[in-house]
Amino acid sequence: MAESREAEAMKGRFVVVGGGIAGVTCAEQLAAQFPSHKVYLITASPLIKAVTNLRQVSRALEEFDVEEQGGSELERLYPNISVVQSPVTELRSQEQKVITEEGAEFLYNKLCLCAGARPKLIVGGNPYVLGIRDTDSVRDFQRRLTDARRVLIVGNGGIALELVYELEGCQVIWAIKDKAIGNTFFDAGAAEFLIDQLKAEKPLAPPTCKRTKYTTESPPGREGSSMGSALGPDWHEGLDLKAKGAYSHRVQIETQCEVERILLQEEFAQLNITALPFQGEETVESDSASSSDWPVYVQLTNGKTYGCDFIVSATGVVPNMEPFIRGNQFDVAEDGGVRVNDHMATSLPNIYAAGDICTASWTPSALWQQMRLWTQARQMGWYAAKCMGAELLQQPIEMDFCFELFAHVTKFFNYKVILLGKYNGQGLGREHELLLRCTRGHEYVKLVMQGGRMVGALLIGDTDLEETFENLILNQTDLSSYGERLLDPNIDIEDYFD
Ligand SMILES: Cc1cc2nc3c(=O)[nH]c(=O)nc-3n(C[C@H](O)[C@H](O)[C@H](O)COP(=O)(O)OP(=O)(O)OC[C@H]3O[C@@H](n4cnc5c(N)ncnc54)[C@H](O)[C@@H]3O)c2cc1C
Ligand SMILES: NC(=O)C1=CN([C@@H]2O[C@H](COP(=O)(O)OP(=O)(O)OC[C@H]3O[C@@H](n4cnc5c(N)ncnc54)[C@H](O)[C@@H]3O)[C@@H](O)[C@H]2O)C=CC1
Repeated sequence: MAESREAEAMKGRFVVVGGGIAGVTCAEQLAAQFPSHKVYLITASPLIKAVTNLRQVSRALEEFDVEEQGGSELERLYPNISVVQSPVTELRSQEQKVITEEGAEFLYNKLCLCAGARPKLIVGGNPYVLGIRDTDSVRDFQRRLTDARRVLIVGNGGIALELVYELEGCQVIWAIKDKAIGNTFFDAGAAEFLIDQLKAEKPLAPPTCKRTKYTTESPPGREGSSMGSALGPDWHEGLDLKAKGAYSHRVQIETQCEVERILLQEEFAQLNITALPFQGEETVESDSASSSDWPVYVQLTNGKTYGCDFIVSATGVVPNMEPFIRGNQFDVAEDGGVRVNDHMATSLPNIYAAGDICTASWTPSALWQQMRLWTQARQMGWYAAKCMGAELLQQPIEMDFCFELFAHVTKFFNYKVILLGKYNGQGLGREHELLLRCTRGHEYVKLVMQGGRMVGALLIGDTDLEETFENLILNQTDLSSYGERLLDPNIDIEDYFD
């Protein structure tokens, strides 16, 4: 047995850990470039994520569909890939070996860590506090939602923004640290533009929107696995995120506060505090329960206490580095990600990393920043494979163009949202100015200008301006003579710069 294991391990040349978008893209690229080399894709999740229908929307913006598949489909397409479904529990970097939970050992010449991240919860181990990451966590969320009257959402990033809009039929208390909603994506003006959508009823059928499609498959007999890969674009489409109330949104926003403490019903009953009712619904019968009838209570730092059925902690992610860090001197960043250089290489020889697990630690282009996103996971996985190959062949490799300009297309509150470059003036201090155009309920366009040049843009709605602005940003065209005419709705800006 030990002998056959050893023999099996010796065959390994490339090993990729993680079956999310970063790992699968990396394995595919390696397998295609080195058809006679063996590529092991070792993953804790029963299903892997595959990118299909990759479309280049513009030079920097890309869209693709994502399919959850069994590993055999990947093995069929790439006969030199073997998908191993088992969590890696140990890395022995000195011996160039990873070991799985079952004790199987895989030697590598080059290893790429793509084990993603998991939700960074406000408190761990509390059964009333949920994080959302993979298909299983969404199932748990859906199950609890069925009977829920009120949910408290903490966090102000991508997941919270999606949930407050998508959740129907229950009261939502949304507790955010900031003054305005959606701080990771928006400025206060954009937040103001979007907030109207929360006050209106949701449209019955979602309007068509040029977006990524997300398809899932039920994992065979692996209910309850806690190490699935991250959900992604449109994960909620087709999912029933409805509680029993006959209404769409009912959202109360608590700004500039955090969670002070969480109390179970018994703990709450022993304290002499009053829980507040949902704003504007003090007399509604369903709310008469507000004071003592909730399974859990949340005290906020603004002094308010609310009862709810459960809490969603949408408060960012922690990279999954634990199994790899033991006994290995990785350089790890403050956010818990393993640091990678401009070749996606970690501080240890022959070990690379890509996607949510890593922290980009090279000096980035002035117009790019890392965000733990689907597109960046794909781009990093692809580029890591190219770098691993280049090192193996001892060839030089240049940084890929995709790291020149940050570009993200997504959808919030039913609007198409495009983010380019320093869309929020990130890192620019006071040395920038903003140009704005806003038509309520239709579009919000913000340009970030520095020294007469465009360095970022935020486009909400179907503006069709992305390609032109992307070019102006990439080319760093001197626009000082145009001033506000850049956003004059009567000027066809596309023709202007043709
Ligand atoms: C709810 C939600 C919505 C999102 N929406 C968007 C969006 O609209 N747009 C966007 O761009 N991004 C979105 N993201 C972010 C995006 O999904 C992630 O950035 C991206 O999927 C990360 O890919 P990854 O391959 O690095 O990691 P993951 O997808 O997390 O994959 C990690 C893989 O590693 C495996 N693994 C973990 N530990 C081990 C181990 N010890 N051994 C072996 N395998 C292991 C896991 O099973 C998994 O297969 C969203 C994320 C969430 C949670
Ligand atoms: N459409 C899109 O592009 C989407 C992208 N995502 C990505 O998925 C990942 C996970 O999403 P999120 O959890 O929303 O992370 P996030 O990083 O987008 O947002 C985290 C939010 O939590 C807040 N926060 C952190 N600690 C807190 C605390 N203790 N108390 C209160 N607030 C706290 C932060 O201020 C921030 O607003 C992110 O990388 C995100 O970019 C998720 C959903 C949609």
